[in-house]
Amino acid sequence: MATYFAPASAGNFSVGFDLLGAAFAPIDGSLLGDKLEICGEQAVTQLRITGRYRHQLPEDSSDNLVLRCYQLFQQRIGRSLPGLALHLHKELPVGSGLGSSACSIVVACYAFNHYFNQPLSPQALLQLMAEAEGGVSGSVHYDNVAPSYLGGLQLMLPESKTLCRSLPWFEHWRVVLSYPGTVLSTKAARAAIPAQLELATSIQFAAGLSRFVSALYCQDEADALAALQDVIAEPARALLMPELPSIRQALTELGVAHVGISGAGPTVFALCQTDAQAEDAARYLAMNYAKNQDAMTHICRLSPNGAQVLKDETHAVS
Ligand SMILES: Nc1ncnc2c1ncn2[C@@H]1O[C@H](COP(=O)(O)OP(=O)(O)OP(=O)(O)O)[C@@H](O)[C@H]1O
Ligand SMILES: N[C@@H](CCO)C(=O)O
Repeated sequence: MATYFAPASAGNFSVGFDLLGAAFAPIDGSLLGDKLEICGEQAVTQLRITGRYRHQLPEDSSDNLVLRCYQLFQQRIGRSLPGLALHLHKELPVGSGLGSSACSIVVACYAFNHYFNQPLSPQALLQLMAEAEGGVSGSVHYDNVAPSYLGGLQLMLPESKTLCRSLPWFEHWRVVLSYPGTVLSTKAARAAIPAQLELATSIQFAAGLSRFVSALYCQDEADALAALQDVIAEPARALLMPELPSIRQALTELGVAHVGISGAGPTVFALCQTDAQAEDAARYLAMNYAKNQDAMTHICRLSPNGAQVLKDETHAVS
């Protein structure tokens, strides 16, 4: 048996719509993300699903993304592979803004490539992950699959051969991720974004992202924080996230440096400069943003690790 894991991620990070994404890990050492076990080989591939958010997926597992990825993986390498007994631990809420579909796609593609002795290069694998994610959200964007696969804060470079690049970060930054327990489809949230931008908005967007990235490289924390403004997704998704202004006001009064939408929402993220501030923000969000028992709030640090092997008791086969 082999067990694989991929972490949660926050796309956009306010200032980089579709172009920035970060992987996160709770500071308490727990794992926030999906796990996939390859339990063995058999005539027909079967998928068992368990986990905290299993109930948010269709009962019938036959159209699960993990199985879709196995088909895509075989097509991409150009040969048929044996049937597998698979077990998905669905620990990320679906339609949450935490890159849930990307996480299952990443853990699956990473697991298949590892199990079958890496027939795909890291770049080819990332491309496959992005294509699979595009099939769900309606357009190919890398800002969840890239950080979930590679870890860290990733800047997408879609026109470059490297596809994305890991950015510097501030080690003391803490990010509180708070999911209210309600579902917001990425496809619907993307439909809210205007197809065309005013020239002034385009320039503001480019200026904000450039300022943030250059501030990270210079380690100018004040400038990096000041750059964090969402001029694309947040104005367009305001109706889908009606509580954001009041949450921002309350957290700003607690001293939180920045509050934004994680990916397509409804998860919000609070960027904090101290552990004490993060604890205050987490307490506020857990008490005021949770809507039901599916809600969760975690104090996180940037996860340097992306997809990984947790346990490998099998011999890889070719
Ligand atoms: N393993 C899986 N994980 C998540 N979603 C899956 C999975 N398998 C199938 N799906 C389906 O894919 C769709 C995912 O929808 P959507 O893209 O809105 O959510 P998401 O990727 O979880 O969102 P987000 O990136 O905001 O967390 C749902 O219809 C869900 O049922
Ligand atoms: N960049 C994507 C992320 C989806 O989680 C969006 O905002 O639609």
